[in-house]
Amino acid sequence: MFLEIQNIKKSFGEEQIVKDLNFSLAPHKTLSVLGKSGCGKTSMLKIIGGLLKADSGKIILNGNDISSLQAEKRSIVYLYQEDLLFPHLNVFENIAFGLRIKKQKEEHIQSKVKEMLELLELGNQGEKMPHQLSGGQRQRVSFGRAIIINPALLLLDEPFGSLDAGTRQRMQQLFKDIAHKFNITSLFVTHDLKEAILMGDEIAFMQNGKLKVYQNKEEFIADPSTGVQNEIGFWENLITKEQKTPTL
Ligand SMILES: Nc1ncnc2c1ncn2[C@@H]1O[C@H](COP(=O)(O)OP(=O)(O)OP(=O)(O)O)[C@@H](O)[C@H]1O
Repeated sequence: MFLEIQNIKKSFGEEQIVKDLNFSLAPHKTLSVLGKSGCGKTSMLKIIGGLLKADSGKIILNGNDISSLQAEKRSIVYLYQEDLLFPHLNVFENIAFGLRIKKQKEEHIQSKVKEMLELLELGNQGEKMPHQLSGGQRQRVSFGRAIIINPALLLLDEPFGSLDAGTRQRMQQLFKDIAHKFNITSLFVTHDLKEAILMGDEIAFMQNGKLKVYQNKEEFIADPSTGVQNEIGFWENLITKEQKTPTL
């Protein structure tokens, strides 16, 4: 498997947040991760990304044990809701940043960044500074900056959490298209059941410090502990009530 998480454990003081994390992910797939607030989703992503040290366990990425590598050597990008852009750089330069660090040729940078701006529907926004952008546009710039360097793994922590419903929907579709085009492998943490089902090739649920990965969406939907059944029940009740209430 492309990503293999083996026996990861993590405690904060007396509290064991991650008990025994074991799962794997095939290349070019997105694994959606759901779970109650405080169950350890962010901690898990930070451990995989190298931003938090596990107490024990192994992380294998593309056949290499990266458990003790520093974050910047892992070829993993961690993106979160309030991801910060460089405030003193315009949109173009924010996206170009990773390529400039790698000292790529100017011609190459120009064409790659322009292509990315078009893909992200930011074709005419390249000159703008981050404070002149909407929330959805900022989030797209963050994606562009992350994806342009071809990371092996993308870790997304509620990336669309602060966006309104319409923008969120457009971002979901855009992310799916880009993930497909760039063969992205990612973990996608969300609180939104619909988003998890929509974004994930596979779905997992974190509970009691462990992650359960479902065989397929049907198995996930059928498990009463995930909350999907409650949600379906809610809508069914509402529809039945509407049908019973005569309209005047
Ligand atoms: N640096 C830290 N020191 C002590 N406790 C921490 C630290 N970071 C996280 N925790 C605790 O670990 C638990 C898991 O936190 P984490 O942020 O991973 O949860 P989460 O599932 O991402 O939650 P949410 O969905 O609300 O973002 C929480 O009880 C939190 O208080």
